[in-house]
Amino acid sequence: MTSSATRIGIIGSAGRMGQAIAAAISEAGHVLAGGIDKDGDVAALAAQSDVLVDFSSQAALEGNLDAATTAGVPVVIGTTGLEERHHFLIDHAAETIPVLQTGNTSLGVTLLAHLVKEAASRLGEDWDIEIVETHHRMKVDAPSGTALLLGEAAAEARSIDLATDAERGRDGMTGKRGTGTIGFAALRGGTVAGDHSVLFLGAHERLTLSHLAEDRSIFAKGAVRACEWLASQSAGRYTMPEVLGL
Ligand SMILES: NC(=O)C1=CN([C@@H]2O[C@H](COP(=O)(O)OP(=O)(O)OC[C@H]3O[C@@H](n4cnc5c(N)ncnc54)[C@H](OP(=O)(O)O)[C@@H]3O)[C@@H](O)[C@H]2O)C=CC1
Ligand SMILES: O=C(O)C1=N[C@H](C(=O)O)C[C@H](O)C1
Repeated sequence: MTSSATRIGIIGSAGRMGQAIAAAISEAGHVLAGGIDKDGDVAALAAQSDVLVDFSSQAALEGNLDAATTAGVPVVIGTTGLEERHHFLIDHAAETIPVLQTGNTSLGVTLLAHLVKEAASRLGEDWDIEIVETHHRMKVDAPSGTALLLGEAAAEARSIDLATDAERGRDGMTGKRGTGTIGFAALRGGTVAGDHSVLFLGAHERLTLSHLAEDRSIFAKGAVRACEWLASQSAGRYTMPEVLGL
């Protein structure tokens, strides 16, 4: 253990991401403080950790934030499928502890969001935006957290509200596409770690910005970098561009 090693506790430790994060903690020279899954004692884990990393289930979020807040321990939240009420809870916790929530901890997607924002602000509303994501057959939420993050980046650039201006899950007689909306499509199958494309569709031309995750170790490395960084911050809600300096 080096003098700058951080003790990181994993919530969702037996899962696909939990296992990848444990490997990344060891590679980065940090210390695995412990790990829990469903029915685990998050308060005990928080008490023995410098920082918590949560890649579990949206159902666990409230209890995890309570435990982190009580222990005064920063938390990185990678869990997706979050709704407005979850973001409200995160904002509340961030008044007391450092919290970083993101749908994607990879360097590539963090940069992609920046590029999407740039393209969406430069191309007019006559360029329709559609976001297509593909994930492994075990994924339980749609659209992916990353697709929503990219949608938020585009929506921000166009000063629209994703809550009202998104078209999700088209099926049947949908009517014409709404001008200025952002469309989402989700594909599921096999072992795909996570592919995302943002399509800008104009008259007689298309621009596509894509990121393809070849292995979930990219998310795990990003999550550990976020833990390292967050451990020395004061209370507040933070983002991946701040961690990566992008
Ligand atoms: N932000 C990012 O960069 C990324 C985010 N993710 C997100 O991370 C989450 C986990 O993904 P993945 O690892 O593939 O999923 P898995 O289903 O493989 O793992 C989830 C783990 O969380 C555990 N868990 C479930 N409920 C609770 C609970 N109440 N308290 C503690 N642990 C619990 C599960 O335990 P048990 O088996 O006992 O139920 C399981 O071990 C998903 O929301 C996914 O979308 C994934 C990749 C990257
Ligand atoms: O569940 C996954 O696997 C992934 N989830 C995240 C998401 O919902 O965007 C990130 C990554 O795409 C993998």
